[in-house]
Amino acid sequence: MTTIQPTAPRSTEAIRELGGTGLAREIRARAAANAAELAESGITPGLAVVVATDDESSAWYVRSIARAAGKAGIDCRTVDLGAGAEPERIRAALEKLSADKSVHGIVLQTPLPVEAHFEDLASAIDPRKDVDGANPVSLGNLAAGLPAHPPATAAAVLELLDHHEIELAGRNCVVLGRSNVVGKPVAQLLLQRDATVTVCHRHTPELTAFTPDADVLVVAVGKPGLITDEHVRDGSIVVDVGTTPTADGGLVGDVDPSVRVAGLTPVPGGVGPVTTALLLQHTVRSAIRSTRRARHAAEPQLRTGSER
Ligand SMILES: Nc1nc(=O)c2c([nH]1)NC[C@@H]1CN(c3ccc(C(=O)N[C@@H](CCC(=O)O)C(=O)O)cc3)C=[N+]21
Repeated sequence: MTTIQPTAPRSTEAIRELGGTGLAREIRARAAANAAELAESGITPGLAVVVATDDESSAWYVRSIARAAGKAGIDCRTVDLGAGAEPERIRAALEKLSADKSVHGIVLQTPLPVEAHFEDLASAIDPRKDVDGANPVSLGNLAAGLPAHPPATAAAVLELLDHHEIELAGRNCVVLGRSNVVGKPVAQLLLQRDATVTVCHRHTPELTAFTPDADVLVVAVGKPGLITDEHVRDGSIVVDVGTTPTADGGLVGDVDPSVRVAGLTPVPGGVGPVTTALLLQHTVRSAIRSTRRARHAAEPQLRTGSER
């Protein structure tokens, strides 16, 4: 007879790994196909990434965006202003790119220099080019149910849940983190899908008062090992948005990978690759919309009035 040893490492076999690499490949392929169609009419989707940091994980992300964009037929330029860039210079760069017809998507990387304020600067990004949902106008439109690009990371959470056929309507969803780039927009997207949404953050005294009730738990805090078995149920679906670089060059999430749950998104290989792929998709969509607008402006007589 076998004895149960509570301290023994548990098998993770029962956990369904909700991976994102296959989905990311599909999204990239679709973006590349759409970019190829645009190329037939002489348009190359353009993405600009504005950087004002020497943070290593940000640099890795920027390189991976540039690589993936190149493969998808998107013209990606990195505007590196240096870690000491003054807010005025960052704002001027964003304004210039907003006015540049060859640019369809603009991303302002975080972190920023201490004296720079992300939301303030992001308001200089033309909302139509705001492919990472950074302009407060985009978040407002999202909350109001109007068309807007959600931040790529927030959109990636929903894409992953849909891809793995996780039901959301009427379910209890708990979001940990209330940032403008992940927690708040994820909560809005879940509300749009008819979920009951609870948002917890650093002033929530006891996470365990909320998290075990979650059918779907989205963790976007940035603290490795934050979520353990006491926070979850066997039936929970957990989306791990945290990506903290480790000393040995790896990456860890906020969720202890040995938690006993029904489904968990891995780190790496979960939300991250889908985020990058969606940034490309948003850029191609923005390029398609801008060519439509240009066509309508050239042929006003074709306007029906029902088009927006
Ligand atoms: N305005 C802004 N928007 C962002 O979305 C943003 C940002 N600033 N600043 C930096 C962070 C970081 N970030 C990541 C995205 C993908 C992976 C990713 O794909 N990681 C791979 C593996 C990476 C590895 O193995 O080192 C994975 O998770 O499988 C990681 C990190 C987006 N960020």
